[in-house]
Amino acid sequence: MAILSLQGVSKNFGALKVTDDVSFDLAPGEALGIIGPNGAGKSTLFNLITGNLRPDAGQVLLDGRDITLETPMQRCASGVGRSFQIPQPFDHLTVYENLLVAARFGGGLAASEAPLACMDILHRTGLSALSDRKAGALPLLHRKRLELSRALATRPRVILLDEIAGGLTDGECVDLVATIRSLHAEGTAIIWIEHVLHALTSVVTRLIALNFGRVLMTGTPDEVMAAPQVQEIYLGIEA
Ligand SMILES: Nc1ncnc2c1ncn2[C@@H]1O[C@H](COP(=O)(O)OP(=O)(O)OP(=O)(O)O)[C@@H](O)[C@H]1O
Repeated sequence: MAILSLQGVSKNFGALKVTDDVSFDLAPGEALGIIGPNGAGKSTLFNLITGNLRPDAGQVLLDGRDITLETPMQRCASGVGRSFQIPQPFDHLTVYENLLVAARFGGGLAASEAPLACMDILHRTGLSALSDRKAGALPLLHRKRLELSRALATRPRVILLDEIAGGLTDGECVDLVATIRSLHAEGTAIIWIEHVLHALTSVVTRLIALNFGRVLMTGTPDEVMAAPQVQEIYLGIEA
C-alpha cells in the first residue's frame, strides 16, 4: 500500500488554479522528485500534503487513511515532516533548542529521550559544533542544514524537502545530498522539490513534472528530462 496518496487534489487562489487535479502515490521508502518552472505550484502541493493549506477538491491519504481535514500538527505526529524553501527556524533560539522544540512537539519525544536524539541528528547533519549558536546568526548552508535537522527531529516516515540544495555551492550540495541519500537508504520516503537537477536526480528514482498546477509527466528521471514537453516548459528549449 502507498504510504502517501493524493487523489484528484485541486486548489485555487481566487481565479488562479494553482493545483489542478493532482493524483499520485508514494510507495514506502520511495524517493520521488518534483520539478517544474517557477510558479508551477510545487510548494503549494507540499502545503496541501502537510495541511498548511486545505484543498478545494480531492483527498490526501496517509497509510490509506484520509487526512485531508487534519491539522499540520496531527499530520506531523503521524509521520509527515517537511523543510521549508525559506528556512523558518526560531531565530532567537540556539540550533540545539530549535531541534528540541521539533523533537518534543513535532516528534512527540519524551523529555528524557529528546536531548540524545537531537544530538544524534546534529551530528548527522554536520551541525554539532554549532549547537549553541543562535539560529538567526547562521549562514545559508547551515540554515538549510538546520531546516533538514528540524524536519528529521519530528521523526518523519515521509519527508518533504523544498529546494534544500538551492543557493549552495557544489561542494556544499554534495554533502547535503549524501545526508539525503542516507535517509533514503534507511527507508524514509522522500518527496523532493528541487531546481538543482543533478542533485535531485542523483537520489530520486521517479520524477513528476508539474506545469500550471497539473502533472505534465511522471517517469524515471531520464524519461522525464528527455521528454520534449518537459524540455520545452522547464528548460525553455523549443521542441
Ligand atoms: N497564499 C497564496 N495566495 C495567492 N497566491 C498564491 C499563494 N501561494 C502561492 N500563490 C501563487 O500560486 C502559484 C504557485 O506558487 P508556488 O509557490 O506553489 O509555486 P512553486 O512551483 O513552488 O514556485 P517556485 O519554484 O518559484 O518556488 C504562484 O503563482 C503563486 O504566486
